Amino acid sequence: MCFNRQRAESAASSCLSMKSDQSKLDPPLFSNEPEPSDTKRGVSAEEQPSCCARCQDVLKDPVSTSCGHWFCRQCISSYWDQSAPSGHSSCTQCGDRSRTISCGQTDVGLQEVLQEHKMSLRRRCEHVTEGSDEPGGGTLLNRIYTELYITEGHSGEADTQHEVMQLEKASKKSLHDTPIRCQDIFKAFPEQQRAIRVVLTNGVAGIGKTFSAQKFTLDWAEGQENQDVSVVVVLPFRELNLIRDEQHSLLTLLHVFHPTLQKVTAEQLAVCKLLFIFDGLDESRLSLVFTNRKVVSDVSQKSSLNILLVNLMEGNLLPSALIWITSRPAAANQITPTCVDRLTEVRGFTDRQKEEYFRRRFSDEEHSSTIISHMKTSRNLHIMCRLPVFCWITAAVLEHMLTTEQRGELPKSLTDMFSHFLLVQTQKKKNKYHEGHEMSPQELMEADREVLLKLGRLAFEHMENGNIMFYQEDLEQCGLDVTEASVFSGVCTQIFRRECVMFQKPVYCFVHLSIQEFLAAVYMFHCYTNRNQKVLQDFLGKDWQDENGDTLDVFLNKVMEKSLRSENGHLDLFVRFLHGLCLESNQRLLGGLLGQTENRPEMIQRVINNLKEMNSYEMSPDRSINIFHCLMEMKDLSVHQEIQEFLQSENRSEMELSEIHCSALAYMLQMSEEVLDELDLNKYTTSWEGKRRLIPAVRNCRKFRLYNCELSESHCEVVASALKSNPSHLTDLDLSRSINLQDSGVKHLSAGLQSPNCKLETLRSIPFGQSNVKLRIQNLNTSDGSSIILPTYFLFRLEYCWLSEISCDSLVSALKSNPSHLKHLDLSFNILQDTSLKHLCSFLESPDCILKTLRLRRCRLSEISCDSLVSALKSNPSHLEHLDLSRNNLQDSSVKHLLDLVESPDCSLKTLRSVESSSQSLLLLTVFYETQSLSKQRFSVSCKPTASQ
Ligand SMILES: Nc1ncnc2c1ncn2[C@@H]1O[C@H](COP(=O)(O)OP(=O)(O)OP(=O)(O)O)[C@@H](O)[C@H]1O
Repeated sequence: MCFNRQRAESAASSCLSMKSDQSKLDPPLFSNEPEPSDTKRGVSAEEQPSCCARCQDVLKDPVSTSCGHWFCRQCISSYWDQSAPSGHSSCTQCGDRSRTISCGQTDVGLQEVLQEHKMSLRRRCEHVTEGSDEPGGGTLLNRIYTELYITEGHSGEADTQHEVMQLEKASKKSLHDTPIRCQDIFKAFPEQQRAIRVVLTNGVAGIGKTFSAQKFTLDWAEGQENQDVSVVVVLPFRELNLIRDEQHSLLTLLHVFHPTLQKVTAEQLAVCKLLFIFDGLDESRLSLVFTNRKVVSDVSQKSSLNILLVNLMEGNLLPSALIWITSRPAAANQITPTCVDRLTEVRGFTDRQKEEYFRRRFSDEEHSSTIISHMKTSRNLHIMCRLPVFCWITAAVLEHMLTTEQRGELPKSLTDMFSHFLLVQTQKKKNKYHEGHEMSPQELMEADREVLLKLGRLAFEHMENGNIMFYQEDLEQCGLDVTEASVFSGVCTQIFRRECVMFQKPVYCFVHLSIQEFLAAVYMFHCYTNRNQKVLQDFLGKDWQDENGDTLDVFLNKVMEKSLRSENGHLDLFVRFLHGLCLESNQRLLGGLLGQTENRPEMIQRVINNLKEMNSYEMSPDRSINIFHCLMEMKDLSVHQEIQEFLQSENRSEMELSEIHCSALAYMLQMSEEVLDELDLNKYTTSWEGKRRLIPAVRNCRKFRLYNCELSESHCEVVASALKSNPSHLTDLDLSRSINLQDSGVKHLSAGLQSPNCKLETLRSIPFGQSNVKLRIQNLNTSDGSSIILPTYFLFRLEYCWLSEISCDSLVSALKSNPSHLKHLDLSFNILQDTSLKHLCSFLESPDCILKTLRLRRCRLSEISCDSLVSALKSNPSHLEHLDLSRNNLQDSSVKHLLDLVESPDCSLKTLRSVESSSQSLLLLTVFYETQSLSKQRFSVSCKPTASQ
């Protein structure tokens, strides 16, 4: 029997679906289910034969019998047609007929059930509760659905940054990605050999994951796509939460969620090709544990939900079922990567898709064109429109403004947009429930002040701990009664739709996290103007006021400081909104909500000045960029304009940049469409802090240089994120003489180097340790500064790192795991311990290692280390051209090994630098070099005996 890889396309249809043309057959149960020993992932691609047991040709549309034999569907079907008209089919190979379905009627029954299920899903999916429209509302999904930009792959890292910041970074990602339609996520690419069983789709809030899942289901239910799947089972995590304490079998779970499947039996389930959609892992309150859990392989076996789900994902339960999980990025790492066959990422709308969205949305072309051109005038709005949910908000606001009398100035900042959004929703609510006289914004807000502030309180109290889903109890705790909240369908949405059986316990959430943050800011502003000291002190600390008292500038300054200390930026948008709310224009819109505010021009100017002078020492440079965003929300464009002028100027290096300038510049460079060839921070005239604030621009350049700078862990983290990002542009990184590089920082850099996205060809990093800095610099200048002139790129230089053992270990293992780019490695002047050397040796021995230059000058290599190093080099000698082991006290045995190395016919060494030793062998070696250099001209530098160090 020939074992081969299964073709990808056929894998997708390898389980028999019970369609009517097959139902007349009475086959043994076809299955991809594994034999008992094959517990993990079903029949693996390697184990499935490539030939049909009947025609002996390549398997076409493969199916297997329960006895484990594989056939082309056509072959086994025609065999049974001819040989088993009585309804008792057996395997052509072994005659096994133990698991047969006795009556063709069953298939017909199943067909009907499946058809009914399809219809029910179709009804459920064809309309959308778009954004926050009423459940069961009239919008057809197919009318408004705009293709999303979805790509295969992901950085592989859980991004813990605030989702809006991720969006800013994501809006840069566009080249080198592999786009994929949501309908194709289970189809393997031609070059991919294995079947795709489990797909994990990441994407930030409101980016369109649920919409994609709904579109996938609708296309299937309408008979347009993925027709090899017999049953799609939609199991949103937010609904699974509601029965998380109950025990279920997979079968009963299906019955509970899809009553149309009530009549389906365990046996029938085994012959159906199922596709499970688990939407919204981030909302899960189940704890999915992938280790040491109970194995469940029977669809009738009861267990806890988490165990069922894990077994399904691991392939113990229904191994041929396809699984699609969607999640926001921060929660995606709950799924063990080994379970996942394909990662995809929903990246929202591209620029073209944004326009298409607005054109689909408005039948009036003039409106859509006005909206599109307005969106393009503001960078912030344009970026945010990558998020479909933000497009929806923008469309709602601008449509309202363009079609009503009070047109006024169109919103430009995020705070403007959200303030208008609140107003539009209040207006809509008023029109729906209380017809009456026309109301001004003040009157509208005044009328709903109480309920909006309660929503604000809910938003604020849950924002701090990252909670985005609320149950009735949570609402009641904020004094909200459920009817009030549901009236506000534009702001707070009742999530469950009526046709869902899980519907007894409604769940609430804000349409998008940014709306929660906006309402939280409104509430906080209100608490400030009303001097609600309890809330202010709980949030800012008891003594938040300073010698100037509790004026607006002091208050905002304190909130800003708190937000800068946040590791993941969870308060970034909140603090931006708070600044935007200071403006008179927004207070006019929300006046009744915010209370009596201080917006004298002098006060506003003080807030602006504070932002410009804000100290961000020891904060992440990503956070500092938010200070610039706050200025933009306050509509202070001075910094922005100065940076525009700076970028256009000829003599940039003469212009002095303040720290806030640097944050603005970092943002603009990072967001620029064009990837910079080189960013040399030493050429900028600014303080050290200014230079550090420029670091985020590393994400959008090919060569990045910053010498002599003190780098904290968070700076290294930003640099590492540039190495890990998808795509990563950085090929040349020079962090020479960085000061105080800690183990934690090196660990981040190592993780960056290990990333499959890392394209780094050159890394120069000479961070100095805590002591003897001056002495070492002198050493470097005199003895080495000029000597390291390596011929080409692909250099990894960590000379003078004073790397600790931990750092060496993590670096070398990073190199080992991703060896194929690196050509030059310089680890000189680091004390390499035996363990680090061991890692280094296995890197050198790796067939993927293509190192041309290895410098280990004065690494205090032990005798054992030297020996193993040289033997490692001997085992893979054909790439190395330059070897510097100078100032290590090499012993005879190592020198002998070295001799063997250079004598080897594969050896490509051209330079062997200063191998000092007092031993006899050295003399031999020297003689050898000289002879060789004369005859072969291979060695440009010979050994010279010196006193050992
Ligand atoms: N492809 C699309 N075409 C048109 N509108 C869309 C599309 N995708 C999303 N939207 C709009 O964005 C809103 C949010 O989308 P969706 O609920 O799918 O986001 P999500 O990624 O699942 O977010 P969350 O993580 O918050 O659940 C939708 O209600 C809809 O208004």
